[in-house]
Amino acid sequence: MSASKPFVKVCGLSTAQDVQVAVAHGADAIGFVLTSSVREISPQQAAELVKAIDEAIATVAVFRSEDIQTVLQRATQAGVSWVQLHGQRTQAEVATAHEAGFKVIRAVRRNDSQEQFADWGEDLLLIDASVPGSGESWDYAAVKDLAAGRHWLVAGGLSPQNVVEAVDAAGAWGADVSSGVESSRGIKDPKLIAEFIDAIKA
Ligand SMILES: O=C(O)c1ccccc1NCC(=O)[C@H](O)[C@H](O)COP(=O)(O)O
Repeated sequence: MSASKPFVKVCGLSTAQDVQVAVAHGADAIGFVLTSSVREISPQQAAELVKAIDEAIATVAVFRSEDIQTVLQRATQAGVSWVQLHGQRTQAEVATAHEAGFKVIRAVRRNDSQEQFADWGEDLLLIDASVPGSGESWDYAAVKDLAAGRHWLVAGGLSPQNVVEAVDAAGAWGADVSSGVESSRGIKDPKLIAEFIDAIKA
């Protein structure tokens, strides 16, 4: 993974049009929510969308607190290359996902304890709001040195308007968005997806 420009992941996609727009504008990763959520899709729906995505782009199955075997089963059905693990996790789960052939995004909350920010061998750390996918913005500068020198994404409450400032304030390697590119909760807006990626890649 190299990123001369910030890495950008767009999360919670559910239509071929939204995927096409994200890919056309240069998204580095596309996320599919395979856990209970207003954005949830089935592994089979994700698999259909994954087929249209070039292998150079990370395809990510997002989970809340499912056990690791369920994670691996659903991610395999979806045909993704990455899993994103929210919830209380262990270093052993990260290793198990790697052994199964997946790259791993481990999500922590901005207010988690210090040990959660340690390097557990994940490929990307994601520092999120306290409620994932909520659209809640927070003080991005507060995590400035917590993951310095590592590949990590800032998330939570980002939008085309604030993403550049947030990435700078946090010192993040990239950004992840869901709510900020929606016209209403759970419904993506292709124009906002394009604006978000264009803003961060400019
Ligand atoms: O999007 C969800 O509903 C969701 C549910 C359970 C776990 C994770 C979930 N989403 C994760 C993400 O989309 C991103 O990592 C991030 O939290 C996006 O935040 P926001 O842009 O504020 O929606």
